[in-house]
Amino acid sequence: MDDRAAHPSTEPTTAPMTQAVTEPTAAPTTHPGPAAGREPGREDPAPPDQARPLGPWAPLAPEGPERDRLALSVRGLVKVFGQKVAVNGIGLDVPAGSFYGLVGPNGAGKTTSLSMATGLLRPTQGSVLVRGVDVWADPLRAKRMLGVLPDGVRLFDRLTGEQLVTYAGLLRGMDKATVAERVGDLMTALDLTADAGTPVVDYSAGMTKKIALAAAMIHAPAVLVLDEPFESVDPVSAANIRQILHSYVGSGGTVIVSSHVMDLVQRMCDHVAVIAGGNVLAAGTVDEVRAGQSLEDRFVAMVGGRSSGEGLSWLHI
Ligand SMILES: Nc1ncnc2c1ncn2[C@@H]1O[C@H](COP(=O)(O)OP(=O)(O)OP(=O)(O)O)[C@@H](O)[C@H]1O
Repeated sequence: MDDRAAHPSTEPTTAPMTQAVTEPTAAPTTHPGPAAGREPGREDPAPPDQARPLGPWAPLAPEGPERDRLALSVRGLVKVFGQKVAVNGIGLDVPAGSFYGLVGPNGAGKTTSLSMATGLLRPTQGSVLVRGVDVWADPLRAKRMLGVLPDGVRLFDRLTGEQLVTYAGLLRGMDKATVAERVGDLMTALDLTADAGTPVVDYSAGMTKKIALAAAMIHAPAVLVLDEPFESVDPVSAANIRQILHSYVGSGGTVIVSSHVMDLVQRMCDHVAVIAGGNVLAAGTVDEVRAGQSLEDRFVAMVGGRSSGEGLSWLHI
């Protein structure tokens, strides 16, 4: 958990957001936005019709089966840090049972959006429903359905890996026998059995990521929200995690995952949203968003910002 997550109450919640609210699709005032840094002559970045993002004020799906089909529904989500508009009124619907990727350049607002969507960071404005339950009006019910791997995980790292995951299960109100069984299964699946008794503070970055993932999954939540789960994780472990996540989705679970690795998102996810400058530029199935190109090419066309490296001649040896 990062600072923002740990101290949501310290964040300003009353910052003026007139512009973001009334002009939600405009680039935020203090952010370069998606139009900045585009390469001259590159193609029209407009997403195809099917991949056009939801407007922030699109109506929520009506209560009932339509809403039940959504794992996550976000409307008009805004976050302002001082003068900085980090998230500019986004709207997203994540179908239940989907493997949903969230991609965007550094500073796009992915972590901020995911933190607000999971009840870790109080939004300046907007609403979030997890399986129809309002995260900010009924956080306990909503959080029961969520498993979260936050960015920059801060864990009780004096505990051993085994103790940490056990603690996560007991905290969720699970009985000891079930927790013990699941902890064993998770340690095996994530190749952490040999280090089960090692304090987490002595884990490598990848091992820390995996133990945090185990803690997020122990209660078999309906929706898993994972911020950069593959960062620092070795290829074999990453393949194992992908397999675990795929079979979880196959059984009806929903995974929402942020990543910078376009190729991975294209192969792994069935839906994707592209975020830049705090706005959703495109959202839909992966095929809709990539529109016949590779996701990476489509992403670069939409987001821009490629640099030629000119000006670094001093680096040429
Ligand atoms: N606590 C904070 N105070 C001020 N600005 C913040 C804070 N947290 C995030 N920001 C700003 O909000 C914007 C969005 O940040 P965020 O971490 O959500 O981006 P991201 O898409 O997750 O980026 P990355 O891919 O680099 O992890 C950035 O410009 C960042 O500097």
